[in-house]
Amino acid sequence: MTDDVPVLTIDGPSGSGKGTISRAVAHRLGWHYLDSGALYRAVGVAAAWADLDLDDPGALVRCAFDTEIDFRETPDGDLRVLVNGHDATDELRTETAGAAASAIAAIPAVRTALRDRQRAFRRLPGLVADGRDMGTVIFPDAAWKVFLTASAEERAERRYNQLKNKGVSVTLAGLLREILARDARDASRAVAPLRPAPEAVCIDTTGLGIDEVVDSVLALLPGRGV
Ligand SMILES: Nc1ncnc2c1ncn2[C@@H]1O[C@H](COP(=O)(O)OP(=O)(O)O)[C@@H](O)[C@H]1O
Ligand SMILES: Nc1ccn([C@H]2C[C@H](O)[C@@H](COP(=O)(O)OP(=O)(O)O)O2)c(=O)n1
Repeated sequence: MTDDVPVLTIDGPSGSGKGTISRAVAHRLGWHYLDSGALYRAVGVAAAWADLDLDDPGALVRCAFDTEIDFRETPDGDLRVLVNGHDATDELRTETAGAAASAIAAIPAVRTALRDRQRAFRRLPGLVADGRDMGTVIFPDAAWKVFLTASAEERAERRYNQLKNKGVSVTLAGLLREILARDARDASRAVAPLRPAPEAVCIDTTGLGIDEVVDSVLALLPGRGV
């Protein structure tokens, strides 16, 4: 029974540190990791490759069902994402892909199409799942739920540094606008809106270092991750 598999969910807005913290905690626990956003981004990239109209929900739902999405960890620990057999990792991480994912993610049938793929990550010995609705919709019975936040300014600065380190040309002001727009869309949509589960532990990571946040999350799971 997958219900016996322990789950830690880490939800939050863009740039709050979900991916970084989730991967570090999963590594410390020896658990599997689900980057649910990568699934939505992969559908966005596949839709772009197929030149689909983002205003055509039917085509996007079919794309969500049909797109092959595979995750591969390289020997040096890098997480690569293959879309229909092609390595799309770098394209997936752009703000363009993030914006497309956010738009596509507002379509209820797309969320339904991706639901079982996300739940299939729930395998022993355990799962750390990051996203927007891990604790509210995908794994509502998760034993531990965390919701990360940070100021929009700090999140934009983090994303700015992240993308600059990858050689992506962006402006801090433009990123702040994009993050605020994505926050608003993700939190205001009718289906699975970005919000903490009632029982989630909310951590404002503004001014906190990565290790501090990782330790705070691990402290919620006594006796594990040591
Ligand atoms: N607490 C933190 N302090 C400083 N930088 C952080 C912190 N958490 C994450 N980062 C950095 O910010 C960037 C975005 O983090 P990421 O995990 O991708 O956020 P999210 O998955 O919520 O969008 C990454 O470069 C990451 O290393
Ligand atoms: N569980 C999820 C994960 C992502 N999404 C949507 C909404 C997000 O803006 C996009 C991209 O998510 P992703 O977590 O990859 O984006 P960030 O890393 O937080 O910038 O996908 C979602 O609706 N539900």
